[in-house]
Amino acid sequence: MPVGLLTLAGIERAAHAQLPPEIWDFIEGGSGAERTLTANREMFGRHALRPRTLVDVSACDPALTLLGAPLRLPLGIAPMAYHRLVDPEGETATARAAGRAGALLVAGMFASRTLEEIAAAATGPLWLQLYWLRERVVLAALVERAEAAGYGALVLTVDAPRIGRRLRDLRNGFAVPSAVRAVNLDQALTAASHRATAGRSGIAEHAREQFDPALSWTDLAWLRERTRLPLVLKGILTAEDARLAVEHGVDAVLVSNHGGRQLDGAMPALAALPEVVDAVPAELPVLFDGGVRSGTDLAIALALGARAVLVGRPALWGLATDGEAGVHRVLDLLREELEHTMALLGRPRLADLDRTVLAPWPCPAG
Ligand SMILES: Cc1cc2nc3c(=O)[nH]c(=O)nc-3n(C[C@H](O)[C@H](O)[C@H](O)COP(=O)(O)O)c2cc1C
Ligand SMILES: CC(C)CC(=O)C(=O)O
Repeated sequence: MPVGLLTLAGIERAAHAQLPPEIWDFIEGGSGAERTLTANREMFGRHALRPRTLVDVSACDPALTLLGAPLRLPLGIAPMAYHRLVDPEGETATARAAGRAGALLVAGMFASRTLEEIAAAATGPLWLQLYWLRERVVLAALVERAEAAGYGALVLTVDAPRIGRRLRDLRNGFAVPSAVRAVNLDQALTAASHRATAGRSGIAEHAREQFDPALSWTDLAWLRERTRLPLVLKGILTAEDARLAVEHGVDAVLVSNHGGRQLDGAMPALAALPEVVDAVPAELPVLFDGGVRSGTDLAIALALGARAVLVGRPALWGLATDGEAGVHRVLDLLREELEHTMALLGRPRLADLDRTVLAPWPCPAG
């Protein structure tokens, strides 16, 4: 293994070196001035760890069950559109890697392989992410297919009534290359994503046409009636919305600001995590994504109350550099680093990772 690939940052550099600039910008970019994107990372640096000593750490066990799914560690891959932008195989390679690592895969509604192909490749827990389309029949059909194919939960993304102003995509006039398609949707529905126009983003245009910006809390009942699958809301950042999510009967919430790609200036995801955790009953799983790049980051999010943590961009870096093996390398590095962190922290069980693990950084004087 090349020495640079000992960290996710090394894999990121390798992916950057080989991807076309407009694809890199689409993946890496955030919205607006990218304040939230930057802050997602910076927040992890505000926490120091408080290691305990003389604890038997000969067996560190990060395994858990999440909404009925057995995971070897509290880690998953966040839903991301179009994995074939970076690898000819796309989501099926990602699914095999996740299964081998014992991690969760959340496939995206805009996957570039069919839901059935992804399910056939998956050997571990698999969930499906949805955006709420104006055409509810399309949504209903996808839900039916997901159930038939064995998906274990639905993740409804609620932070995107429209697409954030992603300046890199606007400057690049970004359009999804015609060879890469959201194959689970009718081609007519996604045509705008493939239309390159100077100063515009094909993805934003497409979302403007298709996403339903009128969606509100009362609509969730429509989705609930159509499925027996657990429902997760993705994009919750406040205690108010966390409480509403509980009132509306969701099975889990995912604290996320969409990797800094939606509302620029939104709270860094890690800063939002404690208020959401404190607002929901202890048994309701709170998941987290945004800026996780190491096992230390994972441990910090778990200590703040996340039941499991998802990574977005790092999975695509792995996929771009070495297909299935690359994604597996990313997940395996995170597992290795998490177990290492748990051992040196003197917290061999996930239940030991609570807020007593954390202190502010820099440590207060005196
Ligand atoms: C290229 C890319 C595509 C994404 N596509 C989706 C999507 O289709 N649906 C969704 O809910 N979130 C999407 N996201 C957001 C991720 O699910 C996740 O919230 C975010 O990437 C987490 O932050 P991280 O990349 O810093 O780990 C996407 C993110 C990226 C980078
Ligand atoms: C197709 C897009 C709507 C995918 C997305 O959510 C994103 O790029 O962040």
